[in-house]
Amino acid sequence: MAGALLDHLLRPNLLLCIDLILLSVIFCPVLTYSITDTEALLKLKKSFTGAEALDSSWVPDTAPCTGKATWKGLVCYNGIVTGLRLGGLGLSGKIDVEALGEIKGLRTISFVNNSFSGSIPDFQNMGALKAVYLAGNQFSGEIAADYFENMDSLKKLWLNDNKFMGAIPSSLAELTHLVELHLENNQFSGSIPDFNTPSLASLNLSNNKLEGEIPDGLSKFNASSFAGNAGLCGGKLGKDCDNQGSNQAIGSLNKKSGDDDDNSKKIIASTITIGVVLLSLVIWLIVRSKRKGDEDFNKLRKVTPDEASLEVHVTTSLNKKAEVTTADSVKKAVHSLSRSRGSSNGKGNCGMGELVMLNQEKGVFGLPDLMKASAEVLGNGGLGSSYKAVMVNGVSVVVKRMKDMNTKGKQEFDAEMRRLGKLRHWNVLTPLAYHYRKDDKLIVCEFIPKGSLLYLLHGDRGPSHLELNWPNRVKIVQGIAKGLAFLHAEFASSKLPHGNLKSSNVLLGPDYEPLISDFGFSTLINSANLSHSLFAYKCPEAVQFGQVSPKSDVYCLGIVILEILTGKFPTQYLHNGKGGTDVVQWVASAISEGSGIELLDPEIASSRSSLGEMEQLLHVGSACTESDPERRLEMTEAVRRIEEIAVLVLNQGGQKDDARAMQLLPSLRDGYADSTPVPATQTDHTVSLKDGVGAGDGEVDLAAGSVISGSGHQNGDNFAFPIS
Ligand SMILES: Nc1ncnc2c1ncn2[C@@H]1O[C@H](COP(=O)(O)OP(=O)(O)OP(=O)(O)O)[C@@H](O)[C@H]1O
Repeated sequence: MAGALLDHLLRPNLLLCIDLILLSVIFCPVLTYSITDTEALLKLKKSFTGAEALDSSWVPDTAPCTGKATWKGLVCYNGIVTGLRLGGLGLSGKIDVEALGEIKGLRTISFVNNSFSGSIPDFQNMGALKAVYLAGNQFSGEIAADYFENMDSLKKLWLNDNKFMGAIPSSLAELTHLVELHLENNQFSGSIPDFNTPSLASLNLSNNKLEGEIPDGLSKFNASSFAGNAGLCGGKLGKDCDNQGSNQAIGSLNKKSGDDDDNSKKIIASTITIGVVLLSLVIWLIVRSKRKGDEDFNKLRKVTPDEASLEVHVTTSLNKKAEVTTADSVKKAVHSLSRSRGSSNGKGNCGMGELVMLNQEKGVFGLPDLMKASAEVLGNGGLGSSYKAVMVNGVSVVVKRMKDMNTKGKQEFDAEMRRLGKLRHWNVLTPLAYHYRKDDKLIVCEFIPKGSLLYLLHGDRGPSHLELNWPNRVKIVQGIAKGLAFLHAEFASSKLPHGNLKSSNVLLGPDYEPLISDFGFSTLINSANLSHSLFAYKCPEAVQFGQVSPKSDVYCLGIVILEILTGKFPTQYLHNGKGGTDVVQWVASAISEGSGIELLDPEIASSRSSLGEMEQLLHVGSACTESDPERRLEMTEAVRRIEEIAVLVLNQGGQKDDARAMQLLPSLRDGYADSTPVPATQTDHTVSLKDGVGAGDGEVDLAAGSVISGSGHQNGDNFAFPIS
């Protein structure tokens, strides 16, 4: 009886319990997970500084993964947060790893291109992570040897472009599922651990301080994966480790004793310094004695960028026409040159020693006019040095002293220059004049006040940079492509119709209509210097097999497109490969991951409605930089796809300018070779907000590509040159 009563009393409770259990089984996963993820994400957001971009969608009491209302930067699968893509949002502060750990479905995290700093976050207990992207931040310090011990699932690790130092963690070499590893542009040192990861397909360890032999497990990777580590040998580097005696000795000393290593490094540093000083002295003596032979012209030679820049007055206002003094040595040299040739009538005499006018649209002038001009150094590129000269009549020109241009006699040179001088296209900067002498050639072009795309993208971020909005960037890409396609049509039989397309050779008219310059020189430059002087020789087929073709120009176009879209300085512009961003690999990888949008320059990515077109253009840039020229886009196809995007952007951006549309339509209808004669210039010399752009002096040698940061000058204004 008591048992039955008890049974009676308990049964409803039991049923209630069962009901509760069932209810919790049915509902709890939904409630618990979504609430937990919501809370965890909000907690995470709280740890960031500058997370305003998330405010509108990361809203408390809403579920993070709900179709169109999914929170910004989340990747969801079946209502579960599986990925965080918080790249390029200007975030800094802390990453609350505890909060991250509460998001149980999380497999991929990306914080690329933000401003996080400090040591690597403690992700090591998040064993389920498959991909970690921290590239392009300010993370620093060493990573513990056992950091990756519990991260067995890790397939992709991108830590590049940070400030990590110390040894590459040995536990990394034990990750059996690793497919992509990017550690480039850090300060990792010591030897590379013995990798035992057959799955590894993409590796970049370049530009660190690694030394010793490349382990067998990594010997399949090309030299570029290890470039910029002076102490490495073996593998495909072509540097025999047996000849690395001293380096290896230093390497082993390194391991044995930190103090000894420091001393060795100091000794080497001192030896190198003394060597460099002695070498400079010898070079200086040789150059000096060589110069004695020709007092007339060689005064021009004396004007090294450094020397001349000392003569330039520094002004601080960007909006005022900068004040320049005459670079006396330029003047004197031109003067003595014209006098010695006895042809100084100043009106375009075509005789030896004079300027030969190719194109009279900016008027006719001669060496005496240049002699009277005030001058300043603009920069020193792979082809030579450039000077800006403002003539008395107010016309500003750029005089380029070409180096290594001795392949042709005067007549052939003249024929080539006249071919270039005949070109007329909105997007092509036709040379105005040239001067020929056996060992020296000058090429004169119109000066374009707004300066180069290189400066606008990566320079002082002044008012013109702000105008680099999405429609203007599309306009620039479109103009470059049209100008390039025009050259391809005009010089259809040439191997390299342009040959040197890069952002410093894209000048911008007042309305951001681009003008491409420094083209058609491939047959004029000494063959031994081609690969050093022309950017087209940076394409993979030239680097590997010394082969170039019009497709090499397409590769250069692709680099410029990716540079414009990401706002990053391409590592390809640098000769030593140090610094910058390998935009080609970076973008290709992101596209394969479906995360290309994350790489967009945040300054344009905020135009949310245009993300689709931006992504399309990113694909075009990537297809142009395809390493196999056979699979790379044809010039015609590249232009067609760019034009399609440009039309969409024009319609979207409300720039329904009829004239502009007319400019687009014929090329869409008639194919890319738009050779309609147009005025050679769109530049008004009387409006000079921003004269001259230079990257020549200071540490920056962008064309020569040897240094990645430093200072240059802009019409006498010193500017810092941050490589973004
Ligand atoms: N016509 C021009 N108007 C305004 N700025 C110019 C002009 N030509 C060159 N510049 C700027 O002067 C600087 C030096 O140019 P220069 O052509 O000598 O070197 P580069 O473009 O860096 O390399 P390369 O020698 O390979 O062309 C660059 O910043 C360039 O953009």
